[in-house]
Amino acid sequence: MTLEQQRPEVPSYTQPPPSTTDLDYAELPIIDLSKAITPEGRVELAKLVTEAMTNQGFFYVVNHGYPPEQTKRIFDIANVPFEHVPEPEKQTYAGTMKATGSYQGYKLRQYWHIDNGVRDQIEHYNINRDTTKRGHPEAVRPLLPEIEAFAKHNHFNVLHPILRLLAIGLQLPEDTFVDIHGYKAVGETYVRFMKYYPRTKDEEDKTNQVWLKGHTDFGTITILYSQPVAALQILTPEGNWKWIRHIDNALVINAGDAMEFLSGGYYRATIHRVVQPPPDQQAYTRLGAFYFAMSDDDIKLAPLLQSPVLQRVGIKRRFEEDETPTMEEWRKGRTSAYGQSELTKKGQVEEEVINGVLVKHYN
Ligand SMILES: O=C(O)CCC(=O)C(=O)O
Ligand SMILES: [Fe+2]
Repeated sequence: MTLEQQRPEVPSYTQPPPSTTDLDYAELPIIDLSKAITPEGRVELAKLVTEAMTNQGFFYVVNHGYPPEQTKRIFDIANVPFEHVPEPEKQTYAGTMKATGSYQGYKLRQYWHIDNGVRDQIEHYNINRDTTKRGHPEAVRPLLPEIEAFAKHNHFNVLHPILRLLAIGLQLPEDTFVDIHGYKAVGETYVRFMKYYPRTKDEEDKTNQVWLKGHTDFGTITILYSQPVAALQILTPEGNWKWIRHIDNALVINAGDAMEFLSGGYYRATIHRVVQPPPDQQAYTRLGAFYFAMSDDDIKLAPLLQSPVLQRVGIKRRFEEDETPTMEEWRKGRTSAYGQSELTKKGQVEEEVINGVLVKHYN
């Protein structure tokens, strides 16, 4: 039987209508990933991706091989862990981020401190690409083959092609990054479904409408399935927050810390945050689907000095040579500390030190 024929029934999730508010949107390039199949296409796209990653640090991908019906189906599936699993069962499958430094299972609401005593109203359900690593709620179990197919699509049809473009941009052999992002290798690359719930006026006031503080992602590449509720903003190199516009069936791509470290600061881990949506969307919950990619756990996050581009433009080192963390050390430090540790306030920025590196949280 094909996957199509065995598809279990899942309640349909209806996306809220797009906002008609006039927002200050970021102008981001759109990469037609179908062009990446030819060497000439890759050279053309590598230029665009390099330009995006050295400037705003975000871009869109279209024609990634997932038709709109399948995107619709993945959002139906993404909604299940939040709306179709009873609360007590959610507790049973809560993750142990602080103890293990690993995102697997639920991050339940109110786990993070945002500001002035207000805690978050965000739920995640995180699933390792090896879906057998952990047990799953009953309603999720029949969906695991499709979730695994989703992970594979992201890994081989989106992540690897993008990693090839980023290697070309550094004049490195095309598979330099692909070789350290094995699907079967030991590492934490995972699928995340995420739901944001509207908050009280008091919570909005006390946090300046910030739902998820400004941060960089800690992995190499983040793949976000575009959805219509406007709330995601990026910090531009000029220091302004700009909104991310929804494009049907597009992906929003950005680099995280690990890519910034490997590329000696050439590819930027752009700061982004999530804020209260505009008035016409404030009554809705906001559902997200992501693939968070990391290099294999044993990779040292040191700049790829052999890159002729880096030799030319110079390298920004974040660590002394002997203190460079591996991917595993970095992700565990960032995961266990996030939203839990005491932060030092410095105006709009709060700081903490993880593995000897200053990590900033932006309001
Ligand atoms: O929900 C979003 O649009 C972004 C979420 C995000 O930045 C994250 O989970 O790291
Ligand atoms: Fe993020």
